[in-house]
Amino acid sequence: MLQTVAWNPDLTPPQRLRRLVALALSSGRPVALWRLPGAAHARLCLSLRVEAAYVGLPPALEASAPAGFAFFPFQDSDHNPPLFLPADLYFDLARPDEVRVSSAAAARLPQLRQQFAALPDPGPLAWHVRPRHAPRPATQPEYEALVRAGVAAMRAGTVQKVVSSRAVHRALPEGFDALRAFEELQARYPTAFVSLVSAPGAGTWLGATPEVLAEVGEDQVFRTMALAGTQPLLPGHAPSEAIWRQKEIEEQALVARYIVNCFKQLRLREYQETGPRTVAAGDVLHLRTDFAVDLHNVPFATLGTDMLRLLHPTSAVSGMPRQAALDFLKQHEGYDRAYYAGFLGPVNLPEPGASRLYVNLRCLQLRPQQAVLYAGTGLTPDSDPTKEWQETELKLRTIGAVLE
Ligand SMILES: C=C(O[C@@H]1C=C(C(=O)O)C=C[C@H]1O)C(=O)O
Repeated sequence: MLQTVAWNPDLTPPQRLRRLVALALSSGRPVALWRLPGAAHARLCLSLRVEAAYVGLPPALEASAPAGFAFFPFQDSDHNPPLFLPADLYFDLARPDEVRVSSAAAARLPQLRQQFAALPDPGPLAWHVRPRHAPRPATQPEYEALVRAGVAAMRAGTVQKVVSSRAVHRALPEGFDALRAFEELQARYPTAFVSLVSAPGAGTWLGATPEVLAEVGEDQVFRTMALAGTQPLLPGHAPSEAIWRQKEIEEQALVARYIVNCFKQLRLREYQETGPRTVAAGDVLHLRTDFAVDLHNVPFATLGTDMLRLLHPTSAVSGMPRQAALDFLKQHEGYDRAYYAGFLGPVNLPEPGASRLYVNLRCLQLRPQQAVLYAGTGLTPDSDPTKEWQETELKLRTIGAVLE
């Protein structure tokens, strides 16, 4: 349970936010910032207990489960530990004169206030850096070879669908400021889940994703989505005018069927399915089917948790069947996705009973002199390697916009 305390030093709300981030980073602690789709204000979660942030399992989404911010890798490993940042300190820019604190933080409040007051403003922000080398970027010929290998595997029947991806290195522009980039992403992408997470071991990740993985709202409705198929949003055209090829329609239907299969495994039939319809995410369009289950009407108290464990990593980011697709990627993709295509978001924050987890797409990893950007594409047996490369270029523009 979090308690509210006054926190109104003589600073503007953005300065307060910046100094709370500095408080975390200067003491080697993890911190997460996020802005929910459609929301006006960002929020922050800071953990005092660094060791407590390293957990093995995906979070539980029940109202009785711990409150915090989940940051999960694509696949967990020693290099990519699953994280859950306990909410010791929670700050909402909509209510800048207060913070909410856990009992652990309440006990250390005088110390925390002192540390906060003593920080230089504006001071440098020592963002956490991932200890591993940056992943190797794929050249266009390399990526096209990967696509050809994927197509061959599908034609051979080893996999039905595979989602290949690549990393790109970009120099940071002079004077790059991650907090300002986080603000810019919020302004550019009002319907995205915008995030900035920094944690020892995991490094610092900035993103603006369109994809919900698992959500339990205040209304006690569980939601997820099948998002796939990509084309550019052309200036002067409405998303509803988009025409989709058979390839994309089938690719997205496969992802929708994967979700229905997860419901089936739990023997749940009472789900609502809406779509597919065309949605815009920045400058790209996707096909999306929404799924909803009213938790009042089903005898599944742990549906959110169970679905999260079944869904991740979804066929929208790995492929189908899942294990065969993961094996293919391990053998051919040639780099470590780390937290790209993992998931992230608040759990039981700010109130118990509401959790919102998103797939970590359209993101970058921040390093001292450079950013590592990530993008992938769902392949089908008739994928064209050059078009798939172009599609990754298109997707990279979403997050790349903050580096220009
Ligand atoms: C893999 C990514 O996106 C996913 C793949 C898509 C596709 O294949 O068309 C569309 C949306 C996402 O589910 C990415 O953005 O990196």
